[in-house]
Amino acid sequence: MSQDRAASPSDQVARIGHYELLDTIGHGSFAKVRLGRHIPTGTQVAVKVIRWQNTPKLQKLQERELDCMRILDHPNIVKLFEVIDTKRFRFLVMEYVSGGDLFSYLETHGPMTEDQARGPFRQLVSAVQYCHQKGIVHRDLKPENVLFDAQRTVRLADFGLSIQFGDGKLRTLCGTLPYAAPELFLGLEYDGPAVDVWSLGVVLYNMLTTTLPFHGADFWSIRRQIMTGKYEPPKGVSLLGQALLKKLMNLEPAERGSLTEVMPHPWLNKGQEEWLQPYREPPSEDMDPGVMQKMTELGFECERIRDSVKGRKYNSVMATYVMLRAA
Ligand SMILES: CC1(C)C(=O)N([C@H]2C=Cc3c(O)cccc32)c2nc(Nc3ccccc3)ncc21
Repeated sequence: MSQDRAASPSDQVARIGHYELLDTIGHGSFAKVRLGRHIPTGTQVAVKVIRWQNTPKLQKLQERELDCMRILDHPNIVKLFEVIDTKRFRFLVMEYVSGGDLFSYLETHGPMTEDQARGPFRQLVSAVQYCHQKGIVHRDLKPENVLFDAQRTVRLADFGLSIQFGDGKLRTLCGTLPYAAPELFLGLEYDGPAVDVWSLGVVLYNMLTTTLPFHGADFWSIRRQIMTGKYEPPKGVSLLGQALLKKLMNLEPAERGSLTEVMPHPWLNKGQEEWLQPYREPPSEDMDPGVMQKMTELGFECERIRDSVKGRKYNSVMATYVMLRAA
């Protein structure tokens, strides 16, 4: 900025913590997502800016999202780096995924062949199975929430509606209508994971056709179709593909099977070197000496780094370590 020009408001970039906040890349109900930059390392981030809600119910929803994000650490789930709470806002500093979302991909490129869909869908199944293993259901699986990174690897986003199901049943009807499982409309208690399995079936159908198995002009006609469980078999899809869709979108939740039981399905493993199996978290590794070196040069103390990373504090120390580690 030239010296003689006084810094006008537009020149001052918004800052929070060690981050510059740049333009908005998306907004939801009570949150918006802004591109950000971690000043000490230059890492690009995506910052979810959540305005504190004043009703206890909504506050609980916000707490849930963070509780879920803290627990999850999977190569196909967007990473949380840091949490910054101020009086009016919560800032969730997350990984910036640069390849856009699956919905836009399908809009631009049209339907995927089965071979094109298999890789991304396997990654999605792996991510959701991992969530279920950790006692978390997503509850809003749809192409809009599936992002691709620069290596075209899937990154599951938006745990705004996800919840820890523990061993109990759930009852809230939520998610997005065309992806909603039939049992959600009965108002009874339902098994969380089975709802995600159904939505994955709708997502796979959408990837292979860019249409929806259950579609209609209004809520009641879509609801009616979902309750019959009948859909137009997708044209040109192999018998194996049809069989997987049938299994995932089975009217009877118990018949769908858990994702662990779905993983060995022949369609998911056709032509693949390795069988799809539940993700095993790597043993919590020792601190990376190279990163430790860089961080001590940045003025951090070893003990503080170890505590923040091992204790998953999601503070600026852990964030810096994780960003340098991923660089
Ligand atoms: C923090 C987090 C996880 C998130 O909440 N969003 C939002 C914002 C836009 C959007 C969307 O269009 C689809 C899904 C999630 C989202 C993110 N978007 C990106 N990159 C991006 C890049 C180009 C276009 C769209 C998204 N990276 C990380 C996130």
